[in-house]
Amino acid sequence: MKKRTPDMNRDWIVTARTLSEALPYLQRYSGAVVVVKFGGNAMGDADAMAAFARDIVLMKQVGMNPVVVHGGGPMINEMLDKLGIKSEFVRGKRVTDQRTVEVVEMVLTGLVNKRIVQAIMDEGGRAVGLSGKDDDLMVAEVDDPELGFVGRPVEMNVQVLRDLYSAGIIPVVAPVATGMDMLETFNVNGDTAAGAIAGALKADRLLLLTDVAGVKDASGEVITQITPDQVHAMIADGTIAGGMIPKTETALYALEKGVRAVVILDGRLPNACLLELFTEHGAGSIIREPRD
Ligand SMILES: Nc1ncnc2c1ncn2[C@@H]1O[C@H](COP(=O)(O)OP(=O)(O)O)[C@@H](O)[C@H]1O
Ligand SMILES: CC(=O)N[C@@H](CCC(=O)OP(=O)(O)O)C(=O)O
Repeated sequence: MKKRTPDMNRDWIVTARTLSEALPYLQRYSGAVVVVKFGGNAMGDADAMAAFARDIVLMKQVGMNPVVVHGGGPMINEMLDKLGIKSEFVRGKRVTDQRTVEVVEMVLTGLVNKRIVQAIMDEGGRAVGLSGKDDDLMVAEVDDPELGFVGRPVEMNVQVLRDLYSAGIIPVVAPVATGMDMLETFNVNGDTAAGAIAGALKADRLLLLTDVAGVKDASGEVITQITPDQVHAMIADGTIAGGMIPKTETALYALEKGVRAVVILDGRLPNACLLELFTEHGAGSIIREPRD
């Protein structure tokens, strides 16, 4: 029930203006395919999950086609700890043996994926969870033998995602892939999976939600606009390190595949996706080719 009071409260005037100012963005993104990578560190508590889900449902409601690809590194760590399995990362990717890949698949597809699907449904959206193994969505090869069962996507079959979003359903993808022989299971970094999916869909936007405000320079300041050449230089000189390496490498890959722009932004910020897509301000770091 709406509250109707004779005196107009200024907050509502601001809300109405914000909606009105969103019109050009709503028009620009109508029908747009937006791949959103939701990192484990960005998931935070139940409130953060609900806020994320609400943004995604709103995007769908206004005519966009969001595709969610998630991570879950901290949740995998917790389960590996409980099972007494040691784990380490090399250049931002988890060294994955046979036991570890089983835990990774269980946590990502069984726990994290279903939590996100539920959160979207709780906000009134329709969501279906799947992994890269479903309908051969993502077929991978060994990325680097030193990392074990870590996959590099080599073949993407994204028709299932088009079928889902065309039917009004939000796909939620866990970054687990099948091998070329259809026997092996590969652990794929969530950012890498999101980039491969965005590239294969030629998405209009790839949003990588993480736990920092964006890509930072050597003095710790967030750079709001970056070109691929700058990213290469920052990886080479070590300014971009750890988990930011697969993230920025993913951005470069997605741009090469025809994604128009990639944004790395703070998923803990309330309404991070809406801020980026529907306001003049934007959020985080946008990576794209320089404009003339
Ligand atoms: N230049 C940089 N700018 C921002 N973050 C960086 C940079 N270099 C390294 N990082 C690290 O990368 C992390 C993000 O990667 P990661 O922890 O894998 O995120 P997620 O779990 O969201 O995928 C940041 O928390 C930060 O510690
Ligand atoms: C190969 C590799 O590193 N896979 C990741 C998959 C999950 C992930 O990417 O989670 P975040 O997005 O939360 O970091 C892992 O095992 O942690």
